[in-house]
Amino acid sequence: MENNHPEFPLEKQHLENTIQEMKQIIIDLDADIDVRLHKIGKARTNKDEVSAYVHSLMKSDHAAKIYDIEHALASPYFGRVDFREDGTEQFEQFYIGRTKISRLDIQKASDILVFDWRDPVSAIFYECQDGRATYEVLGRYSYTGEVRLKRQYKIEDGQLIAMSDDDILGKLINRQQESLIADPFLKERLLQGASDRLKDIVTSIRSEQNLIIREPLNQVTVIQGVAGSGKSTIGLHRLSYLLYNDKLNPSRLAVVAPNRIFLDYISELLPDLDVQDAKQLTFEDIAIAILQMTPRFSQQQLASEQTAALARWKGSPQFVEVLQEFLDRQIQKFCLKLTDLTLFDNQLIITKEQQLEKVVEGAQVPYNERLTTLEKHIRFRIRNFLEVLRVRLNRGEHGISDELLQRFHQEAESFLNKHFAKWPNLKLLTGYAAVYADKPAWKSLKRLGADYEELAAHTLPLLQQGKIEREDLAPLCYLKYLIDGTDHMEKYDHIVIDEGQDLSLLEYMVLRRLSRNMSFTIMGDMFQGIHAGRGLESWQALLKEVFGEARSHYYEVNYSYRSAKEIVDLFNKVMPDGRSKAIPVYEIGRQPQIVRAASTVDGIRRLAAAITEFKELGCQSIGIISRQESDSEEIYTALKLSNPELSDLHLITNTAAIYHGGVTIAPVLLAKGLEFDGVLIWNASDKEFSSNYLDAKLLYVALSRAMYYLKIFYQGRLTPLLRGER
Ligand SMILES: Nc1ncnc2c1ncn2[C@@H]1O[C@H](COP(=O)(O)OP(=O)(O)OP(=O)(O)O)[C@@H](O)[C@H]1O
Repeated sequence: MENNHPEFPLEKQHLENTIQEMKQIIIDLDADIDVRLHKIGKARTNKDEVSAYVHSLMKSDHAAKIYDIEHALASPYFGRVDFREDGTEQFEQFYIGRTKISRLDIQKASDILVFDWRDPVSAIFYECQDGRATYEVLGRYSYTGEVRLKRQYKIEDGQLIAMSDDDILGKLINRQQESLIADPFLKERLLQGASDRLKDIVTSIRSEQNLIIREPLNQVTVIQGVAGSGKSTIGLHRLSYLLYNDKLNPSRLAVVAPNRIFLDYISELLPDLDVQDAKQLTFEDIAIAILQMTPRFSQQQLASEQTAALARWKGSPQFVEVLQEFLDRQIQKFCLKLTDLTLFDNQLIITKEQQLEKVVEGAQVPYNERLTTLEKHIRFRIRNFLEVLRVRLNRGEHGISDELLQRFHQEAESFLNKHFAKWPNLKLLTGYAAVYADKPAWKSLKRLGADYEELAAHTLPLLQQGKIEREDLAPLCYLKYLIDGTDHMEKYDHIVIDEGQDLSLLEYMVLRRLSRNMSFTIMGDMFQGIHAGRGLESWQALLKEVFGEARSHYYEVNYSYRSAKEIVDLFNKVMPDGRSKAIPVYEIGRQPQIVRAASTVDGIRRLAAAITEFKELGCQSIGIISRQESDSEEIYTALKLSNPELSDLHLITNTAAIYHGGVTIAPVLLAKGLEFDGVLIWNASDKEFSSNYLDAKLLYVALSRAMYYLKIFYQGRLTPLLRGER
């Protein structure tokens, strides 16, 4: 970055002019608000509500603009591109900032002083690589041309601090170096360190990220990205982009993330991107809303192979066939019991066939609705019969008396009271238990190898105690759809799913029903799938089995912006067969260290010393990551006892909802998605991390939380995944 650039004085002047104009625009807007207020009063006096409404809309719009411009005064823009559309003579300058700033009356492009980073034209800034660029407006009009200049600015408190030009005509440097060296602003950003929360990257979005952010609405966009490639960040920027360009209602947007800590971690970024009103949900939150109840969860601990087997079947798409088969069989049983209904001295007969017709009508009708339809039909026929009888009585028809009508009314009442009471209307949990008791319904899953007996033997006793497990949520939600339909559920215009590899296909089938238009952004990393049995096997399977008929776009992102090269190189090696393709973009000049602890007491002493060391190196945030939750608790207690001066020590547990920063102790499952300046791993022994694939993925997640510094402790023997790295 430089401030001895030959055009620095010119740009300084431009900034001063822009700020001056912004202040004038605020004055003009303020003045116009006064005019509008006057007009609103006048319109109200004249009872012209339409004009009053229009003026008050304009007034609020102006007030919002004033707020935005005032906030932008300190740093109105961060970039500029000079672009000439093919076939035209003139280069135009576009300044890019966080907020659009325009004069009140827009006649020509130059009346827009600064373009919002989400405006179509801003794509040039993020994407131009080789002097050419294209941007699209409304997905229909495309403008291609030449880019002469791409400039970045550092502006603070209204002062130009530094600026730098991209060498856009491009030296022939390879892609890896290009990310590393060519962009001093990015490098400075990446070395800033982890703050308490996820940050926005509007000033440094990379071209491959920009393409994803600007994908259209109403499609399934899947992003497979290595650890630290900016998936969470991109997903939220995309939400902001869609909100701005497609004028969506923010309350109809949802972000689905694995836990509360993660949602808290991303929460500060949402207002910066104007998407604070989007719903932030875990799958559990969604399930509770669908089920219209809060289930009681079993605390039973299972062996991991058993959890994996149960999770695998309860998350499989074929579970839907089991539920469907069960309900079909319920309907059949119900229909078999139907008989002709004969009432009122044989004067009203509702035949079995007429009833059957009502039950089987329509293909997608929920189970309980079928029964309700029939009930309504029977009630209607009875009411209708009695009404007709009353008309006939009033007309004085022979043979019809008040007494007869009264007798028939009594007959109707006692029939209606009794008849429906024994109908098998399904309640959700009893229905779900009945599924496990209905062995023949399981043929589709059994064919695939599921052990029905074990599933039933495990699940039924829990259900009898009124309890379920996390794995039961998706089948329960699906059963709820099949029993009661989806009318009670909130639907969304766009759903962003983070850590998408950890959801099962059945969970996706549940989520699909919440979307109005199959509009999803799904981010994840297959190498960070850390639940045995639960989760996806491949993105392709998801696109085929759940979103087969939807428009979709699949991306892979392999640059790792979080961790220094020394750390990326290490976590790449942990993955078997070189599967991880993470490409580092900067280096720090310090290798991760692997340290043996002679005992737990020795380990705690070393951990405390490492915390001090990392703090001295400038770490604001430090993560101590263990494989087991119990280890995290143990370390926390021991460190608190032995080092009472460590006031910024925080333990993340399953129920925690707030991320505090400072020194965080967390089991790897809960540290997922977070990042720290320095990471201490406890304990990378062969007992905690064997060489199997699941353990490799867990270690990969743990190591990749580190930005700059990494120290790995172990007791006994080091995990085979890291041997050879000492
Ligand atoms: N273009 C960029 N400019 C600056 N920083 C970036 C950029 N892209 C990503 N980053 C930074 O990289 C880090 C990792 O981003 P993020 O947490 O979104 O990645 P992720 O792919 O979701 O990671 P993981 O899957 O490992 O949890 C963050 O600090 C983010 O700010």
